[in-house]
Amino acid sequence: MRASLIQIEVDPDESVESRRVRAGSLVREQRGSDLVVLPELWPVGAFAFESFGTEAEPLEGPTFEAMSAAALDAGVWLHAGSIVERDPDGPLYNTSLIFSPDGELARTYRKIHRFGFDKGEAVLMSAGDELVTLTLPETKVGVATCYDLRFPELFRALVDAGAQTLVIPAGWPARRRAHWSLLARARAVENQTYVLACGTAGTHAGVEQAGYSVVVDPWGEVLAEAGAAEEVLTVDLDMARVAKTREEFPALKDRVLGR
Ligand SMILES: O=C([O-])CC(=O)C(=O)O
Repeated sequence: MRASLIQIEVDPDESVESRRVRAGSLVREQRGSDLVVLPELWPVGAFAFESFGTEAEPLEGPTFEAMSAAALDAGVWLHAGSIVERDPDGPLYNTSLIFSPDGELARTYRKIHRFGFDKGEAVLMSAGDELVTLTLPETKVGVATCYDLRFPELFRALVDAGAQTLVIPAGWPARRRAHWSLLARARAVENQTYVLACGTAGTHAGVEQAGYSVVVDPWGEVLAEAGAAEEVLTVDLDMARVAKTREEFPALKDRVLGR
């Protein structure tokens, strides 16, 4: 399975509309990949809290339209990262959109763990409460978003639901890049899954983004890692490695708690 992670730059001097067009072109360039991933809140920026209200979109808004068309044109499964979704009843959610190669919406995922403690996303957004997996031709995917990465119980629940590949769009800040890289590998090792973790590049709202998107195999080896700037990572994944790793080193079978 070929996967491409688009570590797009979120530049506050670029309009959201221009970035949407650019993201669409970047997705179309990945024709030949099976799965393409964009990061968290790339239209507006994960730390641009003051724009969340003004840039919020209905689920089937402009980002949905642009990404559905791009998935169809490229003929790829597209995890289009997340948008600020305005629910018809009013609340905002950090909602991921996943499209099939025919441009149809296959899944949505509302971020469960909201970042910011007593400010930012934690107060502006509502929390999702649903685990999301998706069966692709080659693998079963479990999804999570950014701060979710710090909560191993979510990933264990996704693995119990059959996930073999964890896809994690993020807008992780550079200040905590060491945590990002460590946690992405930890999630792969402890769950014996592939991890595709796709962050943003650039600086917005005064927050430098980490970049360093990474693809980790089920043994915890880093297969590909981006730098800090905008970049597309393309990796070929041998999906048999998940079952093989779990057979050869069956630690998941030795769980005592939480089964
Ligand atoms: O922004 C987020 O969701 C995550 C984040 O900064 C962190 O966990 O350090």
